[in-house]
Amino acid sequence: MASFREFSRTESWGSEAWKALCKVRETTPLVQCITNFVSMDIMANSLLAAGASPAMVHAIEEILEFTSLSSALCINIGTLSPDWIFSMKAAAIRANECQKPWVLDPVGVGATRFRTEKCIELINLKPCVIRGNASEIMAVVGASIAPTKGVDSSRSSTDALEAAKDLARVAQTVVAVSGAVDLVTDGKRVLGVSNGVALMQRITATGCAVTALIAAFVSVNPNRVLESTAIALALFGLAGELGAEKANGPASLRMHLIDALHMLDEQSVMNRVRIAQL
Ligand SMILES: Nc1ncnc2c1ncn2[C@@H]1O[C@H](COP(=O)(O)OP(=O)(O)OP(=O)(O)O)[C@@H](O)[C@H]1O
Ligand SMILES: Cc1ncsc1CCO
Ligand SMILES: [Mg+2]
Repeated sequence: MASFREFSRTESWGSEAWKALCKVRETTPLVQCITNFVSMDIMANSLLAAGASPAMVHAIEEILEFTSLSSALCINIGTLSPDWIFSMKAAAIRANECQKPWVLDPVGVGATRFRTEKCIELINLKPCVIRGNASEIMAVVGASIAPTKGVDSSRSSTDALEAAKDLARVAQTVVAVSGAVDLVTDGKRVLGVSNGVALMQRITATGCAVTALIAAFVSVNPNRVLESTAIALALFGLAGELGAEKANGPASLRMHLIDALHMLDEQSVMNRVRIAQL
């Protein structure tokens, strides 16, 4: 793995990230989210703060029409139930038919047989990005010797790098593993993102929220899936860093992170986005 010193060479990543953020703000992509109950609020607010337009739409009766008019789709299995599976699959299939990007957040995969089985069925429907924490990505590929206990990670993102590459190759997708350093791979290239603060892990559903941001950023640059994924993670992490300067704990960080995402300016993005090819 390349030295993390390379993270200091941010110039071109900073400018690509700023352009991508401007594009999201200008075009307000509509992101359909079929997501868990815990994450709905922070996900919708994070999308809005970044300049996108969220819609939590999961009734099977609405999928055909709604997915067709969305710019991107985010599917999250956090509070899975059998009736939602139908909607998730129908939306994924519709998104593919309409050539709209869809991303998968495999929350808690590995914790139960039902969740793992349904998650694999969704992966077979070809998401363009899968974003999970290290335990989840390792569980997806069956590489984990420490089974997932719940929705939080017990592994570091670097533990999951080989699993992520395997998954990316087999599923022909981009895989992102969040953590102290977020890793993003298409099975060949690996990007590392070192923005963010550890306290973000103490706010529920920050991972879910960043997965929805990935959907928004991929939708405005569909030919740069790997890069857009890293940029969404970097900007969310940067908002966390800026928010942490004012926060006293997780609850105030949640508020200041959303404010910081809304207020991101060219100077901070250019100077503080930390992405490197590893
Ligand atoms: N140790 C850390 N240092 C800096 N940033 C971190 C750290 N751990 C996680 N993050 C950031 O926090 C966000 C959420 O990542 P995390 O790995 O906690 O997701 P998750 O476990 O899927 O969360 P959830 O399921 O609650 O949505 C990401 O933007 C990630 O970059
Ligand atoms: C806490 C929790 N339980 C199911 S989904 C979720 C949100 C974080 O993934
Ligand atoms: Mg998660």
